Amino acid sequence: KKNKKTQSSRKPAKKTSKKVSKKTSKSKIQNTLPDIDENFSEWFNEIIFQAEILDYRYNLKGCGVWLGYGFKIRRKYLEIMRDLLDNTPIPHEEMLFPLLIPKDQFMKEKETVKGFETEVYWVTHGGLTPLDVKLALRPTSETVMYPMVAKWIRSHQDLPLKTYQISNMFRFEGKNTRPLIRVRELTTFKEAHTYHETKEDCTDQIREAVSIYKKIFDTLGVPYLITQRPKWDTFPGADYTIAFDCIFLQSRKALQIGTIHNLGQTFSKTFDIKFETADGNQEYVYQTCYGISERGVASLIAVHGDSNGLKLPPVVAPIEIVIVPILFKNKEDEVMKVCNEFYDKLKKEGFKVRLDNRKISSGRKYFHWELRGIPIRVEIGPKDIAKNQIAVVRRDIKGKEFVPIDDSINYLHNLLKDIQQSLQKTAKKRHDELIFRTNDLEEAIDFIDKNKGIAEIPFCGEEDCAESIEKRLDGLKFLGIPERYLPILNKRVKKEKEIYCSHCMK
Ligand SMILES: Nc1ncnc2c1ncn2[C@@H]1O[C@H](COS(=O)(=O)NC(=O)[C@@H](N)CS)[C@@H](O)[C@H]1O
Repeated sequence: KKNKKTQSSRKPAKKTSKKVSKKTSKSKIQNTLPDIDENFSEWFNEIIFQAEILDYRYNLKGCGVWLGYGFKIRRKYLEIMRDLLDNTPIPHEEMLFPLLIPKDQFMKEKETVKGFETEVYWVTHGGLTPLDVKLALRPTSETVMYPMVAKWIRSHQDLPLKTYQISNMFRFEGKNTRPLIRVRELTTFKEAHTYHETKEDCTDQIREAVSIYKKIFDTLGVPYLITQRPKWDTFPGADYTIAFDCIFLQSRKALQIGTIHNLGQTFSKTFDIKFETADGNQEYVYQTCYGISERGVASLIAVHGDSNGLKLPPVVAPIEIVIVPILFKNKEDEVMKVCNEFYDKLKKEGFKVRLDNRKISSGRKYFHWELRGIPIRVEIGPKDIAKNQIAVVRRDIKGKEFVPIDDSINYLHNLLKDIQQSLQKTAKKRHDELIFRTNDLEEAIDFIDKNKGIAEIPFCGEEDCAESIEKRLDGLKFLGIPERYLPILNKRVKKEKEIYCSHCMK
């Protein structure tokens, strides 16, 4: 049974006081992680601390420190994003814009003001000098970028223009903040902003954005649900919002992990972003913007983790393979020699490999790397050397395989691919089991009442209908219209036989 006493993530993890004897089996090494199924939110707070992802004890609510190991995961996450955005057929250009927004400029677009007035931070002084114009800390960068873009775009030859920036954002989240999930300083915010000649080009860009987000989350093995948000949940100033949600197995709540907005011409009219068309007329550009944040890392942790810690997909893991020498008296030198040689071999092969030669028991090493979700552990001891083999243990599925050293490179390459796919498949299967489809509203409410998760029901799309349905169950919230019913994402939308809203029967 797991040690139920869990360390509050407020205190540094206590070093186990008693001497851990050589032959300690893992169970005696205090795994202080809460059980992921019994107490997911405690597990989540503990794992990001114990696996050295984030230290969230900074004395400002909603702000935390990316620690070394977490920073490497974050860097891989951003690398995946940049590789995709920099290599679209018409590449996105990465840029960097100012953080501070003069008040009048921020207030120019009325929807943004309405949508963000409760969340925006203001700077009022420069040193001891009160500022004559208050400055907003960017909660998102439409009002920062668009006055500049208006200077850049003149002609249809300047279009399409695709840009993005990766920076920090500030949102005064009133609700309870949570590390990586609901923060006040968003530290890993990628926002793409694109500018187009026509409405059709804009819709094509929405499709490209959807495919980029699919690739990002597929690479992380993170399952998702794509919906078009209802009108009342659309990004301020956007014509419509397409959202990616990930349902966490344990909490069975959907987390919005990415959003794609078709801004139409609302912002270009406000910020006068015009271009000369091929036939010499002046026209406002059509725009999209799409944003993703550290929630990608949160979902990666949540969907793959277990009560022993993280399970990292190899693509994003800072270390893919850790070698643990199995040392016996008078055999240390021989074993270390073989381990060092094997390490060099893997390094030369391009694996992200670590040789753990710390002076602690192998049991403690197993626990240390399992907690950090390293995909593969290789054990080499005297017996393995005698048989010219290695012992291979994968993090995601229990078991140990013995592999001849000479076949090990191929075996390990294939095993990493297998782990990547199996993590994604397992997560997707569990995720999709949480989505229940029915035509009957009572059945849907009953399912959610019993299982939480998501139910799909026929719905007319009207807000008053949604409100009366949401009142039926505490916490019930409309996500939106599923992808397969969206004409912009599906050439042929499934023609359902006559179906009526399961509430108003329209
Ligand atoms: N407080 C927060 N903490 C962590 N992630 C957040 C927070 N608020 C929003 N996000 C993430 O950021 C994504 C984009 O935010 S957004 O408001 O929907 N869209 C924008 O800001 C647009 N300007 C996209 S460029 C959301 O889909 C959500 O995944």
